[in-house]
Amino acid sequence: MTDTPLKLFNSLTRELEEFTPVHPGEARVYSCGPTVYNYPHIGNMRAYVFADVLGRTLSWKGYKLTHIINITDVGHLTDDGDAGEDKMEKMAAANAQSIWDIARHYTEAFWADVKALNIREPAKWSVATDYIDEMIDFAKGIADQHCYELDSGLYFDVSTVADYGRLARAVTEEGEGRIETVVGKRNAADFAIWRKTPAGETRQMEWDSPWGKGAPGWHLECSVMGEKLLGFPFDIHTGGIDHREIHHPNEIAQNQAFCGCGGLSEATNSGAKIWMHNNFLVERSGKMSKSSGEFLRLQLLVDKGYHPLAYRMMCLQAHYRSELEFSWDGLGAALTRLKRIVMAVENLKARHAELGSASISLPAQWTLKQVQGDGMGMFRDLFVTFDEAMSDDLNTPIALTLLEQVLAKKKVSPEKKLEVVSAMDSIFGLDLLNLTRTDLRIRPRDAAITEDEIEAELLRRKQARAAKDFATSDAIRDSLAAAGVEVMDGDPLGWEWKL
Ligand SMILES: Nc1ncnc2c1ncn2[C@@H]1O[C@H](COP(=O)(O)OP(=O)(O)OP(=O)(O)O)[C@@H](O)[C@H]1O
Ligand SMILES: [Zn+2]
Repeated sequence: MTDTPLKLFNSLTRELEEFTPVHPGEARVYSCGPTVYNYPHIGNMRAYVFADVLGRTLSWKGYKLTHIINITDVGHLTDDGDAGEDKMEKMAAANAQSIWDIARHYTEAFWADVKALNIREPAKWSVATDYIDEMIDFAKGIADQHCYELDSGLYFDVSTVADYGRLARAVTEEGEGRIETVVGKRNAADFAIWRKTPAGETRQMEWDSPWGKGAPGWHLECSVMGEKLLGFPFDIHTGGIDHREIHHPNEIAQNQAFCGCGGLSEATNSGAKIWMHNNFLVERSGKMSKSSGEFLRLQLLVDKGYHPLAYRMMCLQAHYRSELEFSWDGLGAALTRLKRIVMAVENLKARHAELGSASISLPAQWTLKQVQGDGMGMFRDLFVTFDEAMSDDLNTPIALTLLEQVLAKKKVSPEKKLEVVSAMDSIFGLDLLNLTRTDLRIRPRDAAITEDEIEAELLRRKQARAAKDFATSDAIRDSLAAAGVEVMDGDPLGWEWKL
């Protein structure tokens, strides 16, 4: 079994490129983290499911992964194009709360979603406000050659770096279609790397700097944390596709400036070699946003009876570069698919136990080398195809169908199949060896009936049917229906009821 080279789509070149690590055997990845002014919506979480699958694939390929995800607790304005208010300050003012409390609360809410979605912990969650000194140093290093000061702050002059905005393309082709809100900017696309607190005002978050009291710009934060924690150049930088237009071009411009001033090649050094972007999760009405009517948080899905991993399955069913439209039907279909797989795995575990075999110990994260070493018998070719799919810019939709092919194979020992499922799940992260059908049967929050009551009623109905008392059996069915429970006779999954 040969290794297929890992190819990833680089937004910088708009081409698939073979992954060749900067440091042999290692993969260093930085993902733009959430701005913790509100709960994440499930669209935000798509960005971290994607980054997680990327990280798992790099581990699968045998690279020692260092993944950094930051927490933006200062500096992100309501408009990415350098206008508006700081999102954190605005939320704190609206709630008359301290920014630090807001940041703590929403960071914890984000981490809860990360855990529920079985996203692996990064090597570090880097918090922006922990790096203020480093941000000031970085800005000092590039200020003379690349920045100018206005009353409102220190601005980056985008004309001082080669080929500004090449990542965004559309923006440059349209002649930098940015909002020009600050008087005195040299170019429309120039952006503040340090924002001074306006005279006579105080902010909850502000620090002294050579350019006066103020706060760092959002773009500066990611440049600095990437450089400090991973070193330039590192391998891969990820984010949602909106970052391709403003945030990442600005990060790249700062990185070029930093490398130029530091004696590294300014023209070619973008900080990271590969820039990857997940497409949006959209609602029929457009891009999912925190301000839209029904706020689609992961918890809302759970309240309606959908397990968080059904949402992860929904993400995996689409390629990360395609737009994914959210619908409750789509989520329901993903849940059904997950149930089928989980029930098949439960059957395998039961058969394995019946055979009286010893419990099997399986690695939490498999590598391709381990699979190759194991041989995998009749699944060898399937694994070649599986590895090809994941090596082809993380083609999870194809890889999922291969998992189902494994489960459908006849005349294989349950032990072998469990091993194969475990190896493939190292990439899917669906927790398939632990998840049970009971876990997946979440009672919607507004349901008026408990599981025990449902089970008791169903037992009574079974007895009535056995006694050919169809009147009673139908009456029970109707009363369950009135309580919102659909009895599913003959469901191929053996799922007796759903709410
Ligand atoms: N609908 C979406 N689908 C996929 N990824 C998204 C979506 N919306 C935002 N993202 C990504 O989620 C990550 C976290 O974003 P962040 O917390 O900065 O959100 P935001 O921009 O404040 O939220 P909003 O969606 O309300 O604009 C970023 O990588 C961003 O690109
Ligand atoms: Zn960022």
